[in-house]
Amino acid sequence: MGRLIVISNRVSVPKAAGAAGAQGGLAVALNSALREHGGIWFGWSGQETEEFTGHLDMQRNDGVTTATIDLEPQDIEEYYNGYANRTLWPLFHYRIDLTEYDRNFGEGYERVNERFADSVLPLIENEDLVWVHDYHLLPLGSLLRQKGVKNRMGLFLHTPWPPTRLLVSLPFHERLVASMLEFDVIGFQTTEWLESFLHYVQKEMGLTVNPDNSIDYEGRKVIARAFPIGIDFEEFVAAAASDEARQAHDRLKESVRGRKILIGVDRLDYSKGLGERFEAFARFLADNPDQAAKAVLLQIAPPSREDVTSYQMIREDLERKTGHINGAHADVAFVPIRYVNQGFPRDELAGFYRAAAIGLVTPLRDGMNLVAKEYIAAQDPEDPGVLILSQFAGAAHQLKDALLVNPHSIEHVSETIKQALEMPLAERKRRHASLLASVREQDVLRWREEFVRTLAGTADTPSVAPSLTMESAAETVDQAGPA
Ligand SMILES: O=P(O)(O)OC[C@H]1O[C@H](O[C@H]2O[C@H](CO)[C@@H](O)[C@H](O)[C@H]2O)[C@H](O)[C@@H](O)[C@@H]1O
Ligand SMILES: O=c1ccn([C@@H]2O[C@H](COP(=O)(O)OP(=O)(O)O)[C@@H](O)[C@H]2O)c(=O)[nH]1
Repeated sequence: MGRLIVISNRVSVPKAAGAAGAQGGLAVALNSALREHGGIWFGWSGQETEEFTGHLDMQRNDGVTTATIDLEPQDIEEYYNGYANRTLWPLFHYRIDLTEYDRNFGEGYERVNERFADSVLPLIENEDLVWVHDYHLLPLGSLLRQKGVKNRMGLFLHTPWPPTRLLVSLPFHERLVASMLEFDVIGFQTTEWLESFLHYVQKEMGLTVNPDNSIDYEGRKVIARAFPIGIDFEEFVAAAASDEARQAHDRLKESVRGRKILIGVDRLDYSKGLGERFEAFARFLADNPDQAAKAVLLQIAPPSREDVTSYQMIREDLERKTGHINGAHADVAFVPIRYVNQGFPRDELAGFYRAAAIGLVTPLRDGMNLVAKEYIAAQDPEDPGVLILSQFAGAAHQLKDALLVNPHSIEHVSETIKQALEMPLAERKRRHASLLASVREQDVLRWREEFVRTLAGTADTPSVAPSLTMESAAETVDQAGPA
């Protein structure tokens, strides 16, 4: 098997030895894949430069080589803040009400993808496997083919794929999808997004999808499959057992003085359903006055994509809602919602998860949601908390023993909070044991091994087969959130 060339919008440089646990699960998995296969992780440095030079900053840390480029302010505005996060992100999360269709964004997106292609091209050797990540770089495979790259190339999409009836609102959608078909393997988080994609290529492009889900395209077979991402289970369990986790756990427990903790951990993103979550908690407090002084919601929400207006609006909306709910339900001795606009290292998060009786994970739409899996991994198996999980998160396809909810239904979520708080220990243990087995088994190492084996052409038949028909995939649009 050749080296791996991993390409993503951002690159996560491995931390020095001793700082393990400070990286996300995805970074851990990709770094370990790069150590095993050799190769390079290429992407944007996250830095601005006045004029694009294509200069590659090559670094080697802890056995992994990274290569990064800086982008011009106009590139960042039109590609990252523009087409990626004002057009594709909302559209892929079924929010066509927030989707902006601006020609300059499309041009900036193509220009930056071209810059990625030109910059990474000299790094690719004959036998290398090229693995591209996410919606920022959908046309990159096609651009590399145009520049003569013949290597096996795969794309993994971390977000949902929208139903055909929403996708066709995107100008030049056919061109975008056709460019994706230059990859040899296209991976999705769940069978739901896979089926939406297959529905599109059949209905809009008239292509043949074979029983093994390969797509016939211009004399080649493109493999489309679901590869559900997981967490680095062992690493996270170790983080949960660390001194930092224990201290964070004890600090939080002491501060709530016997009240039950509900925890939410999400980037401050409208797709995460935070407003609906706060309202459901307020409804729970209003409907159960005897419980009002006995429960507290800790919402950790680090700011994200702050230059994008829809993200500024969700921040204002949540500040207003928190103030309103706390004003209505606070007492001199407590406030019901602790809303924290700050990020925490993962070992501290693990301690917070373990202290919480309920993990409240209620996105309106989410590719996977790793927080749900981390919450399960951090629990004490002898006295575990309860996971309340949106049916619209990719994770709901695997975590069936969570309490699954419709995050749009304030009543349903409120009643489920009550059910979770009253759940007997035996039921909590049974559900947790089943969820833990799933999180442990379907971890991030398995995810990357299956993807890399499929890309290298050495994998067996698909292990995650679609469960819905093409017709039902088309109908998933009817369950869409506000659109
Ligand atoms: O890089 P940012 O703009 O700050 O955004 C952070 C990441 O957000 C998205 O994450 C997705 O990937 C997760 C792992 O597969 C998945 O669990 C989650 O449901 C997705 O939302 C985005 O797709 C990434 O590219 C960003 O790095
Ligand atoms: O303060 C924080 C909040 C979140 N996270 C991590 O960010 C990731 C969020 O991933 P998820 O798939 O849930 O959502 P995304 O933000 O990628 O859409 C998880 O690994 C969290 O542990 C973190 O390290 N510190």
